[in-house]
Amino acid sequence: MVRRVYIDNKPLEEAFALLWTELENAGFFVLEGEEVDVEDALGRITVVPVVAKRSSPHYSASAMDGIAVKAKDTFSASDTSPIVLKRGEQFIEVDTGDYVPGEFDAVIMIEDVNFLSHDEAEIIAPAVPWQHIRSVGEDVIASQMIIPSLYVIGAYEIGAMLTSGVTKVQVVKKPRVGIIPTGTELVEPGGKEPEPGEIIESNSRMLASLCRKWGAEPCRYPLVADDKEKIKEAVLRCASQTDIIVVCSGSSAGREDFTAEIVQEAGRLLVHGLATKPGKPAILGLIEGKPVIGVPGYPVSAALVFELLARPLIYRKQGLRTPPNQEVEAKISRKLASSMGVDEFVQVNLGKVGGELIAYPLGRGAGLTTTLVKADGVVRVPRGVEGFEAGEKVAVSLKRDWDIIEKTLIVIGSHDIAVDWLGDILNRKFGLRLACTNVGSMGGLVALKHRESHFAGMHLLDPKTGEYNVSYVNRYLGGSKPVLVNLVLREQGLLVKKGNPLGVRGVDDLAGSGVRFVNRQRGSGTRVLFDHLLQQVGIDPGLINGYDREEFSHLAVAAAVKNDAADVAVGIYAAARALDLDFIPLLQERYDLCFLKGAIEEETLDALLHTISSPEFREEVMKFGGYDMSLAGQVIWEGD
Ligand SMILES: Nc1nc2c(c(=O)[nH]1)N[C@H]1C(S)=C(S)[C@@H](COP(=O)(O)OP(=O)(O)OC[C@H]3O[C@@H](n4cnc5c(N)ncnc54)[C@H](O)[C@@H]3O)O[C@H]1N2
Ligand code: MOO
Repeated sequence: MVRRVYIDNKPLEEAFALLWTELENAGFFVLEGEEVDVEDALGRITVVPVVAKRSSPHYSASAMDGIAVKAKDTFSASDTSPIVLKRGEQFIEVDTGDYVPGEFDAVIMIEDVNFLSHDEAEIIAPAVPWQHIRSVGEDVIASQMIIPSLYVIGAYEIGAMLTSGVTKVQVVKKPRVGIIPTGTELVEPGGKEPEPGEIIESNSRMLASLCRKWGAEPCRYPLVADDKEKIKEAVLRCASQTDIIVVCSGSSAGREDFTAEIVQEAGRLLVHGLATKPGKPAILGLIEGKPVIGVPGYPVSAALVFELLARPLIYRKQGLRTPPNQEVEAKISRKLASSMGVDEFVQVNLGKVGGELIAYPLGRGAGLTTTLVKADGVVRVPRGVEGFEAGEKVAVSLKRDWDIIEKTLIVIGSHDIAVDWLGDILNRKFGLRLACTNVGSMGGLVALKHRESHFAGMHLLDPKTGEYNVSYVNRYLGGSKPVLVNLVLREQGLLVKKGNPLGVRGVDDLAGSGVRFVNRQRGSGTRVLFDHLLQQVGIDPGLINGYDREEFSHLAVAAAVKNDAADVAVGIYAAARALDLDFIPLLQERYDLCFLKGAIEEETLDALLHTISSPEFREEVMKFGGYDMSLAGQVIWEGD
């Protein structure tokens, strides 16, 4: 079988312009309207201007509680010569909103009236003609335009329309976006545990939610297996029922990637392959004058392609301009290499350290859905550029509210589950967000030294003294007033499969045996500890099968053991428990947070220390097992 591989490498703007022109010519952007009740019109867009059906107020109305008078009767009133007015003839009592009959032309507030009797009202100041009277049409006059066309209807517009007698409004029909998830490997979410090779279908739901956010009405089609005829049938049905056709996956070079062929057969294939990363295998085409977008299967690619291509289409189809993303300038924390020839989009975290905004690149894997959740913004590395050097200023397109970014504490270093829970409480109680990057304890020290983080999490054993962290911090950060505060004490040990099938008892059992080990990365505290333990028992690391295989977190090594990619790993008890593995304890270690005195606002520091020492935090962490909180919140050491 000959595989058809996509051939284009079209720059984004070119691909987009191609589709745009075709759609303009096909009349795709002609607005379609529908009538809805004003009460249900929140967020909808007016097709034509809305004009008032009646004036408001439609009668002369009192603006105050008081008496309606004839101004000319009151001109001579003063403190020294009050005037007495007669009920019925010279005044009537009115409340706010009451009709003021034609013979009266002013209202005096009740506070300024002295009733001498039921029929006599004394006043001590004259009334100015038309004071406290709302004249006919003061708010709006019948036939006046209240809302122009292509205007997003909000709560105030609903109030104003109803006031002026408008109960139905012509709005832009929501573009219907048909989303077809394809792939024999896909299973519906919420069912039984997926087998190896099965993937939980999430993209169509993610894209449907984006459609709603942008004002469109998504229509998700049932899962279709990788069967060309079945996908084609779904695509044609979708084309007859919706405005925009989105085919999820099947866009790259696999044996069952049919989308491009189907578009070619059912309509016109305009682009197969974008010069972007991620998103390379994207497809653009036209069926029955409607756009077809083939989004790649990997979720980060799918999200990006949808943002870049579907978002502007959806806005334009509603007659609106795409809202521009706010851009900020930030210093990039590390070198960001990128291939020439593609526009690369990199998700980043953002945080302000020492008054400077820093962008921290997140993992670039197209399958990493959580980077989309963590990201505060996106950096675009343009086609003609090989990347950015560490420290270079880059433009970041914001994805999160600025006030959240301003209240972000950057934690770089070794990761512990307790840090996530600390972050959760800080967010709930103090509106502070923790953004964590896991680069190991040594990496954390370096980031603090470069003033690129607020805190570093670390557990670095000094083999000479048996003490944790102090000697390292002193060496790297001495002179910058470093402080170590304890977060947790935790059990480190060996992680093995349930029931310990290989009968591993300790580090001694790892050398020269058939046991497959998975290690932590150099610079991590766990690696330092493991090397120390090997040295203590005199084991040559070269004899351990897998010593050079590195993973970057406790959960990652635990997952390797769980999935039988390894037999033994070194890590914390909480990771073993999280993945239902057996645990052979080796020792208890101290995990501290390090910060530089004066580099963090007093108020923020108080919130942090208060939270670490709180019973609530203690309780959350103790649930994981393998933790000892007896030193939590204690200042362990302060340097000069
Ligand atoms: N030989 C090559 N292989 C691949 C290339 C390439 O250039 N040459 N490109 C890679 C890139 S880049 C991407 S992106 C993917 C896109 O592939 P497809 O669009 O054909 O998607 P699949 O292969 O079907 O799936 C990829 C991945 O995503 C999962 N997926 C698919 N649909 C969904 C969904 N609705 N919800 C959640 N997850 C979904 C799917 O199960 C796969 O794991 O191709 C590379 N390959
Ligand atoms: O280009 Mo793919 O879309 O990296 O994941």
